[in-house]
This record gives sequence, C-alpha cells and structure tokens, in this order.
Amino acid sequence: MTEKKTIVALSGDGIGPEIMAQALRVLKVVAEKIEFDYEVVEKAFGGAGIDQFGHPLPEETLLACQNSDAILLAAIGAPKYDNAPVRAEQGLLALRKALGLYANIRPITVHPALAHLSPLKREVVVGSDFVVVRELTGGIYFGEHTLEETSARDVNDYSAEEIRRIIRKAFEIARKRKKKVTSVDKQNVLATSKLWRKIADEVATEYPDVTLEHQLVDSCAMLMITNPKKFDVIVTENLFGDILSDEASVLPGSLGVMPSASHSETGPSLYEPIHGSAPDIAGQNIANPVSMLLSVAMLLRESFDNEVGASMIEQACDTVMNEGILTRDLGGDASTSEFVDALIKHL
Ligand SMILES: NC(=O)c1ccc[n+]([C@@H]2O[C@H](COP(=O)([O-])OP(=O)(O)OC[C@H]3O[C@@H](n4cnc5c(N)ncnc54)[C@H](O)[C@@H]3O)[C@@H](O)[C@H]2O)c1
Ligand SMILES: CC(C)[C@H](C(=O)O)[C@@H](O)C(=O)O
Ligand SMILES: [Mg+2]
Repeated sequence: MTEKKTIVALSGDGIGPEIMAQALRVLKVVAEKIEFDYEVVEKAFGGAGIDQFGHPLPEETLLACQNSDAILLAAIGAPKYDNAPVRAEQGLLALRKALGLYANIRPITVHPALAHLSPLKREVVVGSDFVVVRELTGGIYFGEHTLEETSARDVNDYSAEEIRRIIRKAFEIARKRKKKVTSVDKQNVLATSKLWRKIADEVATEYPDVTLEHQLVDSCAMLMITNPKKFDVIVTENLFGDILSDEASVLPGSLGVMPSASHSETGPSLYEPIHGSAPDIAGQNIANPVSMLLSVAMLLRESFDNEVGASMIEQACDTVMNEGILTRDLGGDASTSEFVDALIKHL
C-alpha cells in the first residue's frame, strides 16, 4: 500500500476555477490508471482569499500548503483589487517566499506536428526545446518598494548565495539535458548583474561537462524568437525570467500551453501555468486548459516520481491538439470542457 498524498488546490481567480476543475477531472482519471492514491484539499487564495478572509494568502491556506505533498495553483488576479490596498498578487509573492520556492522551471517545447500553431516560421520553431530557470524569491520583486507623489523606487537586491543556488540548479538541470547553460543578465548596466555573471562563472567551474554562455537580456529577447534552438537551459533573475517566459509562449503559439514548477530546498513544490487569470475570457469556458494539465504532469513527475502518469497527460494533450481540437487562443473553437472531454478519451 502506498501512502495517500495530499495535494492542495488553489483555484484562485478569473479562469482559475474553470481550468482547475478540468485539471482535477483529468487527474482523477489518470490516478485510477496509475494507482495513485491522493486527496485534494481546496483552499482560498488570491482575490478569492480576500473575498473570503480579507487576505490573499489566508493563514489556513498557507498552513495547508506547508503541510501538503504538492500544491497545484491555477491563477490569481482580480481586477476589482487592482487598485486596492491589498492585491491578489501579494498572496502569490507571499506564498512563494513563505515556502522558499526559489527555483521556477518553465519548459518550452515545440513538436513538429504542432509547429503550425506558432505565428513564427516553421523552420524557426520546430525542435525548440529549452527551459527557463527563473529565480523566484529575490530581486526587484522582493526589494523595498517606495511610492510617493512625485517619485518612486524599487530596489533590486540579490545576495551571492541566492544567485549561487539558482545557477547551480540550472547546471544540475542542464547536466540531464543538452549540457548548455545560458546565463541572462544586464551586466553592462546593473550591479546585481555584475555579481550574477561573476557567480555564474564560478559555478561553471564545478560543472566542467556543461558549457556556460552569457547573454544580455535585451538581445536574448530577440534571439528567443529568431533562433530559439540555440537554447537549452536559460537561467536568469526574477523579473527577466517573468518577461522572457511569456515571450517564449510565442513559440508554441499561446500562453495557454505553458506550465511551470517551483521548487524549494526541502518543502513541497508548487505547480502552476505561467499565465494569469485572463479576466478578458473568464467565466466563458473558453480558456485553454493545456497549461494547467501540463502543470499536473509536472507535479506527477517531479513531486511523485510518476513518469507514466506525466507522459500519459503530455501525450494526450499533444494528440488532441494534433487532431485539430483547439481552443480559441490557438485558432480553434473547442471549449475548455470539450478539449478535456476529447483528451479523456485518449487516456
Ligand atoms: N501566476 C499567476 O497567477 C499570474 C500570472 C500572470 C498574471 N497574473 C495576473 O493575471 C491578471 C491578468 O493579467 P494579464 O492579462 O496581463 O495576463 P494573462 O496571462 O492573464 O492574460 C494575457 C492574455 O493571454 C490570454 N490567456 C492567458 N491564459 C490563457 C489560457 N489558458 N487560455 C487562453 N488564453 C489565455 C488572456 O486571455 C489574455 O488575452 C493580472 O491580475 C495579473 O497580475 C497572475
Ligand atoms: C502575478 C505575478 C506576480 C506573477 C509574477 O510576476 O511572478 C506572474 O506574472 C507569473 O509569471 O507568475
Ligand atoms: Mg508572469
């Protein structure tokens, strides 16, 4: 008998509840097939946390996450709180910090059969296969923010140790892939980037089997969509990683197919699409559920070492998209639930 695992589900806001419901449907079917014993604990988070408890990260939500085996998050961000004293996004940053989720892994893959979904040329995108390793608990997100009537400042702060652990993480990942790390910075201007580059060079000496190259963030943004096949593992600071990973979604064709995993040094990991709550399409059952389903696949693989379940979901997503069953973001007319109905038939 394997021990029952606890997964905390944070549906959040906007399209969050719709895509979470579909993800849990798929997880149930897959779990039966792979004999994965689990329970789902649903908790309020983001705008939904503010509505219910007056806080985007209610205490009981944080406690449940800390005591879980893994966390599945859909999306947060509620326009009604955009100008409020407490925003939904603060809950997400607080959760990442509280759980020490410093390593955010955002994979990008384009299979030949799905290359037509990208607005970019086929020959540019086919075979793209890289990972953005984004530092997630430091940098300008967590430095001091001061907003006054006629001036404002945001402090970008990184310690050597924060940089070293994320660079090491990138090298460890590259070692199991194509053995190349591209460290992305703005070393021609920023002090934090000068330290970042120095530490990347130091860490590289611990991994003689992995090649390190440096790339300035502005030209990296260009190369990502003109020559994406040059990349294997991109490692970068919090803000650059946020921007570059949304840009990378142009390669597979939509933010709606982009999953992620966030890891700490010891505690539970969190899995979430890289996109937001998409208020423009919320409540219509038209969101692409693939980002969420691929996040469930990452959860099975990375938190529970279940390669069979993970591949089952990934292959079924590819098959359904290859059949031309697509949500609107990819030019189709399938609804969220129709996509998942079709997918479940392939499981
Ligand atoms: N991790 C998160 O929960 C997270 C991530 C990013 C943004 N946000 C928040 O989400 C809110 C909206 O932000 P935004 O509009 O800049 O970004 P967004 O990612 O929510 O949406 C950007 C565009 O992509 C589309 N899109 C996103 N996900 C999709 C999906 N699964 N299927 C189809 N189309 C999809 C949206 O309709 C929109 O046109 C903000 O409050 C923001 O702070 C949250
Ligand atoms: C909602 C926001 C705070 C978040 C971030 O900037 O990290 C989002 O854009 C993401 O990519 O997860
Ligand atoms: Mg983002």
